[in-house]
Amino acid sequence: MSEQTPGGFFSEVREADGSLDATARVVDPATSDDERVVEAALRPRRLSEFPGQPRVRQQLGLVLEAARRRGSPPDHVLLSGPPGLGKTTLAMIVAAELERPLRVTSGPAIQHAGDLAAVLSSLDEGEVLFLDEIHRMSRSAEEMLYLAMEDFRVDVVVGKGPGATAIPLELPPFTVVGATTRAGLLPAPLRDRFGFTGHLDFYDVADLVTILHRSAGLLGVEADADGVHEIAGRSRGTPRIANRLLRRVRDWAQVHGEGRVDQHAAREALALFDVDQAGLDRLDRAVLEALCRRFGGGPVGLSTLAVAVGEESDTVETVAEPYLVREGYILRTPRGRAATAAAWRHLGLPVPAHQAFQGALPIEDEGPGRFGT
Ligand SMILES: Nc1ncnc2c1ncn2[C@@H]1O[C@H](COP(=O)(O)OP(=O)(O)OP(=O)(O)O)[C@@H](O)[C@H]1O
Repeated sequence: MSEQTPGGFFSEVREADGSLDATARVVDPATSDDERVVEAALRPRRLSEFPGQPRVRQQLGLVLEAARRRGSPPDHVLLSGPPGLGKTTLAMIVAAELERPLRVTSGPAIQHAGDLAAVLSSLDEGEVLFLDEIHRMSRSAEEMLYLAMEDFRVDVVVGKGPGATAIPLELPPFTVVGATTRAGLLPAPLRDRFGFTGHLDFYDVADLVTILHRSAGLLGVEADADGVHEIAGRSRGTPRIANRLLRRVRDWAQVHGEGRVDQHAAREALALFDVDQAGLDRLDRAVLEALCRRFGGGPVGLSTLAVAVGEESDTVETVAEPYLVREGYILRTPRGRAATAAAWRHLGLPVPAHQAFQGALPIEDEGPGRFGT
């Protein structure tokens, strides 16, 4: 069970054992079912309203327009990329642009081929089937999906053992939009059935500014350019985080300010929620502090580092590390985690001479670090 500290803010939520509740971080790129409800109101509905990802937007626009002119369903679409970048939003846009209904399910919900057969056999002609987390589907369902995507047919097996018979069931043409954060986990035969693959990248600040202005309008809150820019710069390239920070800044502005999202409100609110100017939160900074101040910049083994910040190794590895590595604050070296010059600078510390060239080290699985494992 998690409990809120007297500060009452998500970045401070801790489990009963004292560890950080990683799912509750204000900079977590993943979301909860409750937040999805709030997010739904902020989703762009058409491609023309969707800022950022210019290549994917243009390519997808072409595929959809051509399909519309031909009057037949487009190729199946695979969208890959980290959480919170707009895969679900784009799936909804595909259906809206084609003016067809959208059926939504996910890999974890389809554990047996029969679950998938039930969904596929109830699709109408031209319907768009959104399969979120497609890499988490069972193997038997995957095999059924190949056939259905290619031949618009499923084989329904009736009976068991030697007497079992496969009865082919014709399906009307439809379009699968698959979404995955782990494209590499998809078996090649499944990946090959998608005629169009779009990879979503992190957004730049200018696109996040556009998204935030639009979201502020939808939330009915006044936001000026400096306020929005301040939030965009701390949003880790992720619209979901940008929208979440905007809602917290709006809260602060409504309670302590004039109700307007400006630079002052953004700075105060984000300081309160422990998100610094680079978008790092308390856990990220604790990792950097431990690495630089206690271990001289490393290399240090993951588990030693985790103990030093009072977290599980898994939390450090999956929650803090991806962003710190992506932004070049830490390196995964053969001997453990090491700080880069950027980490020392971020903490306002002088960069030690032996660390100045850390960026040249290869990124590999760690071995024993200078300070153990
Ligand atoms: N380009 C964009 N413009 C405006 N809002 C966006 C954009 N991309 C994402 N968002 C917003 O960010 C939130 C998360 O987007 P979405 O659910 O589509 O991400 P996702 O990639 O499907 O995430 P997950 O992998 O966790 O399912 C939504 O509120 C959505 O409106």
